[in-house]
Amino acid sequence: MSAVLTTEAAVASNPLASPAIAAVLLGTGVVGGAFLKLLNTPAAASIRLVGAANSRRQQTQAEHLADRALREKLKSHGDVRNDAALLAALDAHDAAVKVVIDATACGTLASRHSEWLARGYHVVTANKSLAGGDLPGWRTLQAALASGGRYGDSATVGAGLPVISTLRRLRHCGDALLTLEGVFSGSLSYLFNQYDGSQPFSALLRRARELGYTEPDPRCDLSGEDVARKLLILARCAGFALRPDEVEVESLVPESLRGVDVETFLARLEELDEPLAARFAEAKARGGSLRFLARLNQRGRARVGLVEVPANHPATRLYGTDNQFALSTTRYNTQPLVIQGPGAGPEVTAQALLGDVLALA
Ligand SMILES: NC(=O)C1=CN([C@@H]2O[C@H](COP(=O)(O)OP(=O)(O)OC[C@H]3O[C@@H](n4cnc5c(N)ncnc54)[C@H](OP(=O)(O)O)[C@@H]3O)[C@@H](O)[C@H]2O)C=CC1
Ligand SMILES: N[C@@H](CC=O)C(=O)O
Repeated sequence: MSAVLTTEAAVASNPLASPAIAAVLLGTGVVGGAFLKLLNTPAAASIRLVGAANSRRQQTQAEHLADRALREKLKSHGDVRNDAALLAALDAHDAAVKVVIDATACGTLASRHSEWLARGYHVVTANKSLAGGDLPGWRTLQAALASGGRYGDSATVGAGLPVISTLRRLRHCGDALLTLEGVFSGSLSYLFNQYDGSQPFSALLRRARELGYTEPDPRCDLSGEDVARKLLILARCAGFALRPDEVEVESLVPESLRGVDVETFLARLEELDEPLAARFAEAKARGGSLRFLARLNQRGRARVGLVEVPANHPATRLYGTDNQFALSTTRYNTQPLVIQGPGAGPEVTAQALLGDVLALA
C-alpha cells in the first residue's frame, strides 16, 4: 500500500481533517441540484461546501449546507442573496483552494467571474455567458487569469465532453484548427434526432425541458444563441478571437414569440409546430434530414443554423442528446478528429463541474 494518502483518502479516513477545497455553489437548479448530489459521494470527500445560493436565497451555515434537502429548503428558507457574504464564507475557511462554482445562466454573475479570479478565488462554471459572450468580457477574463486563478470551463461545451481540453492541447502542441463543425446542442440534437413528423415539435420540446436538457429559457437553445456561445468558446480556445456579431445565427423562434416572457412562451409552444413541420416535409421530400449545425471555416466564417443534410451525413448517426465536434487541423487534415457523446443533462454536466473542481487541488 502507498505510504502517501491522497487528499480524498486522507479526508475520508479522518473526517476532522480540513478538506482541501472550500466551495460556494451558485445555482441549485437542474445542474446545481445534480452537483449537490455528487457532493455526497466519496469522490467529493475533499470538497467542503461553505455556501450555496439560488436566485433569491442563500445559506452559509454548516448544518443547513449538510442537509440533503438543501435544494428544496433554499426555496423558502435562508438569507437574502448577497455575494459578499458567500465570499466571506470562503475567506473564513482554511482550505488551501477556494472556488466559486457557477451553475446558473445569469449574465450578471458571469460578469463577476473575472473580479473573483483577480481576488484569488478559482471559478468553475457551467455558465457560458462570459467565455461565450462579448469580446471585451472575454479579454477581461484572459487578463484576470494572468493573476493565477484557474477557470474550470469543461461544462460549458458538450456538457463536459473533452472538446475544450483537446483544442487547448492541440494548440499547445502547435497544431492549428482549420475547421470546426458539428452538433453543439444537446437539446437540439435530442429534438432533431427524434422529430419525424409523427408528434408535434412542441411536445418533444416539452419533454426535452422536463429531462433538463434545455436552457432555463428554451429560446436560448432554439434561437441558436446557446450554440453560438459554444462556437465562440471553442473558436477562442483555438486562437480565433471572434466577436458574437461575426457568427451568423439562424433562429427557430418565430417573431411573435421573441418578445414575450418565458411563461407566455412556454404556454404558446404550439406556434413552433407548423413552420417546423413544413421544413421537415420539404427536407423529407428530397431524401434529407434536418440537423442544427455549427460551422467555423478556415477563413474564420462562422454560422449556426438548421441545415438539410443528406442521409449519409455524420450528424444523422447521432442518438439522444449526442453532440458531435469534428475538428480539422494542420495535423488532422485527411480525416477530422471527432469527439462525440451525450452533450446535455444534469448528471454529465454536474460531473464536468466536479472534475474541474477536483483538478484544482
Ligand atoms: N442543463 C444542461 O444540460 C446543461 C446546462 N449548462 C448550463 O448550466 C447552467 C444552469 O442550467 P440549469 O441548471 O439547467 O438551469 P436551471 O434553471 O435549472 O437552474 C438555474 C439556477 O440558477 C439560479 N440562479 C439564477 N440567478 C442566480 C443568481 N443571481 N444567484 C444565484 N443563483 C441564481 C436559479 O435560481 P432559482 O431556483 O431561484 O430560479 C436556479 O437555481 C446554465 O448556464 C446552462 O447553460 C451547461 C451544460 C449542460
Ligand atoms: N441547453 C444546452 C445545455 C448544455 O449546454 C444544450 O441543449 O446543449
